[in-house]
Amino acid sequence: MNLREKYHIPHDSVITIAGTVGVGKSTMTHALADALNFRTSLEKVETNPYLDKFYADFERWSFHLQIYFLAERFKEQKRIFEYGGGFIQDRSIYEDTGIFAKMHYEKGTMTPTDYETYRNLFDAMVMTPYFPHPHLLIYLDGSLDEVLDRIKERGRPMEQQTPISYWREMHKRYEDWINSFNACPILRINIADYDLMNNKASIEPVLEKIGHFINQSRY
Ligand SMILES: Nc1ncnc2c1ncn2[C@@H]1O[C@H](COP(=O)(O)OP(=O)(O)O)[C@@H](O)[C@H]1O
Ligand SMILES: Nc1ncnc2c1ncn2[C@H]1C[C@H](O)[C@@H](COP(=O)(O)O)O1
Repeated sequence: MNLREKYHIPHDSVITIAGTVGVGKSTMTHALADALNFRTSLEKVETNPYLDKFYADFERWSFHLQIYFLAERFKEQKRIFEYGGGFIQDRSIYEDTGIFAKMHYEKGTMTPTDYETYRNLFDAMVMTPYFPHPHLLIYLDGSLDEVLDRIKERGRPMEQQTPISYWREMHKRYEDWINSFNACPILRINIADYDLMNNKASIEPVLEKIGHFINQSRY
């Protein structure tokens, strides 16, 4: 019996991993996809044509970047639908608007007009009855210090040059956002409760929780 069957996780499940930058979403996405034999839907940072420019000049590039992310995530959403599920998704589409676009608008690095245009597009594309929401959103929770350590360790140059106040603001916003999130069921996992780097088997308790939770909420 494979791990997916062992923990009664339906083969067509769509699980999205949410959490602040550096918390460990991509690492968890790969570990879960390997364990469940699911496909991955990843954020491709290296091929993003706006990300470096955005970190160098938020005002100039925030709208372009949000539109780029929206298009990328929507294409991924279509791919997931066409395969009929069985996916682990690295970051949810809800974070783009609920965290990033909102933060840049409220901090004055996205104009009110650009924000409104973006929101209208987002609502028209995503907040419709036709949009398939994931079966489960796994929220990775970690302290600001743990997250800062991981951003540093990963070493993406544009993130190293970004002031700590940006990550602190984002961390706070994530806490508020997840406390009021209700678009799909949530499973919260603290990053101190598993260690995928040193103990691959620490994915099993996560799978057990997913199985338990997804069966409670899906049927
Ligand atoms: N469970 C873990 N324990 C220790 N380090 C981790 C763990 N998960 C991820 N990391 C490290 O933290 C950094 C950020 O992880 P990543 O998965 O890229 O985060 P995200 O996708 O949320 O931005 C990477 O250097 C990764 O190797
Ligand atoms: N919607 C977004 N707006 C601005 N920046 C974003 C958005 N989504 C992701 N990002 C950035 C944050 C990181 O620098 C990279 C990748 O995110 P990660 O959490 O490391 O997977 O893209």
